[in-house]
Amino acid sequence: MNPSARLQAAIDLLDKITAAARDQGASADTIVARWFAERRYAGSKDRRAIRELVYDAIRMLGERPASGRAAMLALAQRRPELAEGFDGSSYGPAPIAPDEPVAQAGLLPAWLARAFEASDLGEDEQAALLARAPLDIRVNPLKADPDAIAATLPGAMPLEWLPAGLRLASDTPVEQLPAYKDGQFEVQDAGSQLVSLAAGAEPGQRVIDLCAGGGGKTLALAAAMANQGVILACDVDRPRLSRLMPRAERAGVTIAGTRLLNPGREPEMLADQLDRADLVLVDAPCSGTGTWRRNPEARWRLTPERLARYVATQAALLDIAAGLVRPGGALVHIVCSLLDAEGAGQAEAFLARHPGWTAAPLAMGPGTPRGPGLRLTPLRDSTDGFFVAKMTRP
Ligand SMILES: C[S@@+](CC[C@H](N)C(=O)[O-])C[C@H]1O[C@@H](n2cnc3c(N)ncnc32)[C@H](O)[C@@H]1O
Repeated sequence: MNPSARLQAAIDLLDKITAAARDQGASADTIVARWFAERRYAGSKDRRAIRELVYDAIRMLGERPASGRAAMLALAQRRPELAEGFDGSSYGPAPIAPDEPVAQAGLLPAWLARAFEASDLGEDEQAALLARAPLDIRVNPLKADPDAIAATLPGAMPLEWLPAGLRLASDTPVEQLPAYKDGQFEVQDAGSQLVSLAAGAEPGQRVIDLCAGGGGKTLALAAAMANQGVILACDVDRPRLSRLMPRAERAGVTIAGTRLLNPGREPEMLADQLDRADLVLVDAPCSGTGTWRRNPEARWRLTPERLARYVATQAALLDIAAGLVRPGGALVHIVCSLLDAEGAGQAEAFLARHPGWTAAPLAMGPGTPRGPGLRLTPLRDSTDGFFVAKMTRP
């Protein structure tokens, strides 16, 4: 494909990605992968170049653009060599007309920029959310030794505060490696590893992972518990939860079991677990603002109404979780979001609704105190953005 055809391909993809962001359709990654799967003629260099154009445009536009062409014109203003590709050739985009609409560069949609400012996160923090994310792995101590794994991965760097964490070049094809297939390590962002450790799960405990999804944190908890005790991993999403047990098996985790919940019927489906858990983890569904380095178009999807729905669901889940904790046990609230409404504000509201519960200190090296918990940000901590708080039942 010549440069003009690559530009047109990026425009077509951005049209699909903006429509999906507006209609809550597939993620940009999925759209790009499907698009290439249907176009076998695109070689690896074409794919890399088109992907780069698409993601560079997404990163530079705070508001969802009106069209793929308006987005690519904005990128061409920043990188004038791209303007030459608008040449009207058979596979390329039409020449640029005078006064054509061009999308406006920016970091975030205006309402979200205000929410970030209100959460004490200025433009430097917002910009860091649009950088490229590194690739982190957690070596599974039940099966492998971090130094031995590091020795097989050229360029692997140890992660501070995480004895089992390694940072790799982001294009390392880790999932092809025999050690990965054998469960000797998991792909997990450093922030996710840190908040899992901060939960403080101990060998022999009874733990409930209320929003376990595919089990990223369940496996980290099991490792911290030296595979002793019991973890009940719950979720309402059957496809996600069904991935957990095969992963646990691969990782040599024998203490986890799953329970599929029906939304709205969680309390009755967990009635046998009331007041019993030493620790309940609520890795709650959230806006995901902390993970925008990985899916920057997500900031075009979020609306004030969706954010309000996440906040309400989180509060409901924390109240359900509170009923599962034994006296003296603890509840850990985690979100991969930087907004106070979902993090510190949510934990404060929980403490206000539950007299006698108290915020517990967190044993986590990095992170900045925020309300009753700690916040990790890409800028300060070089991790995905997270909030974590631990609350103890009287
Ligand atoms: C942030 S994700 C969890 C990620 C997972 N803990 C991990 O580390 O891989 C949030 C999860 O909450 C689940 N969820 C949403 N509503 C729920 C509910 N009412 N009860 C339990 N889980 C729920 C979602 O299906 C999703 O898997």
